[in-house]
Amino acid sequence: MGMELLISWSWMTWGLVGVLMISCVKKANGWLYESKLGAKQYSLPPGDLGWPFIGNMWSFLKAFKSNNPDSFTDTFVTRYGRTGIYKALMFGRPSVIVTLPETCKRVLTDDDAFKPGWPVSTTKLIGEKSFISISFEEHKRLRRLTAAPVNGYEALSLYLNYIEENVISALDKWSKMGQFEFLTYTRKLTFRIIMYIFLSSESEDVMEALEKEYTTLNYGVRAMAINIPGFVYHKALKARKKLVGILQSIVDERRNQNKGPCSLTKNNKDMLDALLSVEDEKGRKLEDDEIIDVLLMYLNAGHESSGHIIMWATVFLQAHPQYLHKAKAEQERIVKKRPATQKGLTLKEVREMEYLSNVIDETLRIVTFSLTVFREAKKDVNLNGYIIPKGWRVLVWFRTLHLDPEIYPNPREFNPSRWEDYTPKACTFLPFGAGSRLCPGNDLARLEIAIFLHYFLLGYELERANPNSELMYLPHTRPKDNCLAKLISKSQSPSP
Ligand code: HEM
Repeated sequence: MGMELLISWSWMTWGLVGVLMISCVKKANGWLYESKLGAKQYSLPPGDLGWPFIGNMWSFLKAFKSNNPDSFTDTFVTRYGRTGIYKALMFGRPSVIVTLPETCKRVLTDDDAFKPGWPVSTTKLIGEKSFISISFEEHKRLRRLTAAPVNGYEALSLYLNYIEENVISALDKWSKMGQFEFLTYTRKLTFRIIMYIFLSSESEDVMEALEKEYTTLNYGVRAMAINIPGFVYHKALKARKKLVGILQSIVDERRNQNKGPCSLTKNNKDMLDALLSVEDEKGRKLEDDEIIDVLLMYLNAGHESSGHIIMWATVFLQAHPQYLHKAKAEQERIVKKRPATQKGLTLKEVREMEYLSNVIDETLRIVTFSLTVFREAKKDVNLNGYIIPKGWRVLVWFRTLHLDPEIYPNPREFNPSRWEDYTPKACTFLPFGAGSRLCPGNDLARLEIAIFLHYFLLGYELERANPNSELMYLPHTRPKDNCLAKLISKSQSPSP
């Protein structure tokens, strides 16, 4: 009996020591990052900085590799309430996650208080001279130069025919291919379009090579930054190196071309020409590494996102016949009232596609291609009564905003009709961000998606091989099988 007591006492002691040690380890990040803030630490948002070194990354990755990624932010809401602002340690730095409209808006629009704050690992992949890491002034200048040619009525009219021709021929080709990875091909299509706008290039070999490297690069963007052979991040860094090499040879070739006699006769100047010729107020031109990082960023941002959204919108429509019929009827109406002499779509018609626009909004909301964007506090900032200390990172968590049941009833249900006669309240719908970093390609993306859906609805059906394929959420939400499917032309008989 005495012996048993002794054993159970020593177990209890060890148990207690264990609990004590765990709670000390759990508090380590608090001591490391919060104690030094003095009295300000008591005004930090609720939350916890997780485990030493990894912080909250383990819970983040665990949730995003499960079938319930939102369990990550749900845990904060359950533990700390619906404050819409939580502290955490993400990607190696003390951070604040914001999830409600007002808090997101403030972070995105207050340039005096916040600047880009992407993890170093992301900057190394996207480029130290890309928009995510250059100075405020340089960003403003390069943004002015590069955003105008991809936005607005005039620019879009310029690309409409090119997009249309490519959509028509892609759909035709895919419908003769049997089973194929639909997502892989929508990404190829949008890549071709962005390549045309930026580089006027259509060389299949160059495009194939670039596209392949971008796929590898993007897997590294949200992965743990472990630069050891075999790890995703290491492969992504290698892919960046190859991308830079290919883009450098394109820049070299263009510089040579522009020196030659052909430059005088060339009238279709693309974005590369604009970047090569731009000068700042002191007459300084951009260096090759600056041009390459801007190109690398645009070519990436300009195809991954629209490729994914085209795939999802098609999949959602095909899975919901009631919305598909409504969207199709609208397209038929548009074609019917067209003058007989008109060939193909006009920008005016695209602007009349009200229901299709709802379909696109609903897809952008449910999928939320950009799960989060990163900022850094330039000074101590007071947000809703909480302090965000200078140097802390802020993550604007769009995904939670777009799936908030208080803003969107039944948020996981695909229902484009929810947008009928509905104007979203300020900052409740931010698929393209907001403020000075609002996506410059938003009009172009919408145009590409609308043109694709127009031709799909009028002539095709998608038959998925695995309609219940599991989803992957990182780096972006997609079916694990890349949406293996057959595209059936309605003028052909369906496959057996
Ligand atoms: C459905 C398609 C798209 C989605 C959902 C999307 C989403 C976004 C979001 C949320 C941002 C804001 C990033 C931030 O606040 O830090 C952004 C920025 C950006 N997007 Fe898009 N985008 C799309 C298409 C495009 C296209 C087609 C282009 C190319 C023309 C493009 C080029 C860019 C660039 C260059 C930035 C950085 C802007 C800056 O920092 O000033 N995007 N995009």
